[in-house]
Amino acid sequence: MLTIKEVEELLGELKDPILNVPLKETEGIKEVKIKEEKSHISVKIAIGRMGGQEQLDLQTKVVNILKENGAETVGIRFEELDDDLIEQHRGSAGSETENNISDGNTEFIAIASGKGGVGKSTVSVNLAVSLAKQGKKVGIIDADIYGFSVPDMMGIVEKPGVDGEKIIPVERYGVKVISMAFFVEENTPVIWRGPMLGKMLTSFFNEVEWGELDYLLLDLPPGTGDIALDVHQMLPHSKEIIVTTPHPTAAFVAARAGSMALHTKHEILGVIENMSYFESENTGQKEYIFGTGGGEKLALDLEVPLLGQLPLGQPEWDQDDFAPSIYKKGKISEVYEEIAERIISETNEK
Ligand SMILES: Nc1ncnc2c1ncn2[C@@H]1O[C@H](COP(=O)(O)OP(=O)(O)OP(=O)(O)O)[C@@H](O)[C@H]1O
Repeated sequence: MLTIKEVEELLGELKDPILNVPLKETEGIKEVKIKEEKSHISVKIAIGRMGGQEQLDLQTKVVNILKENGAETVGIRFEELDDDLIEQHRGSAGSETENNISDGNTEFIAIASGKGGVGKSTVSVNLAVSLAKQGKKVGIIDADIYGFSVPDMMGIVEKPGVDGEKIIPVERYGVKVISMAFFVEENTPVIWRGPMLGKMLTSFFNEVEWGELDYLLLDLPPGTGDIALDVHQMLPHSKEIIVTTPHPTAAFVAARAGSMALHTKHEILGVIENMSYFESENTGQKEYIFGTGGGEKLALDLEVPLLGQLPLGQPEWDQDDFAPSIYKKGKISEVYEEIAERIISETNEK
């Protein structure tokens, strides 16, 4: 029969399914009890997050290992690791992911919103293009797994290439793009859940040949529901930008996205207010169609800067270079460039 130390050693090699770090490093094996006469071993294991297929898979592995080594019956209890341990090891799992992306200097920036339709995807793609215009190496992951729109917004019609085991992202306006849209047939709805979602995101990080990147932007699912929370938790350590419209109620809802970012230990870089006003081309007069003050209030509440206010307006694109949501000239593209400059200086300072 195994000793307590042997059980700890055997199980210590298994990886925490959320943090991807061996249990011996996360101090995840909390307790081992052995009843010699009944060949029974019971263990208490702490992992990054409870529930889901990942926990069931780990449970099966633990039972199999212990039974292969002489236990007749096995008891397992799970609990969640302490926040500070999760934080500590999320960092190391994150750097493992980053290594697959570049030399480890990539800044991850997730773009979130409290609800749909506020322009989160529009802001993500335009910020990516503006950062690339400033000479940065930029990638974007359309992590809005169920409502992907990035390729369409950027006018991408081709699919990514494949090189051996690696996926080559599509490049447009100097930005490397990967999206769920590339992997589903003809805009069909995606009904993948929990574990599949995780596998998809992980492969977006690990199986894509990103090369060297300064910034990897992630267009998150809107809102603060389960899917958004799942994606937040699966992300490597990233900074976050919250997009809102100027109406105080929209900002109130967006504050929840801010709380979610903080809850998942993502530092908030700032707030972007979209659809802030309409400016008449004829008179130059500004009309605050959706109210005022939302972005400012949200930034104050979250104690972060208001990175910029984007007016209403459609991009002017030409038929030869179709990209329905990319602002290439005019007032809005200027605001995007200012925000990109600001992001570069904020992220360089830290
Ligand atoms: N500043 C703007 N002026 C005019 N239209 C805008 C502006 N920003 C975004 N839009 C339009 O608003 C609609 C919603 O934008 P977008 O899809 O980017 O929002 P979203 O927050 O990502 O939504 P969801 O997450 O629900 O997909 C789009 O039709 C987009 O073209």
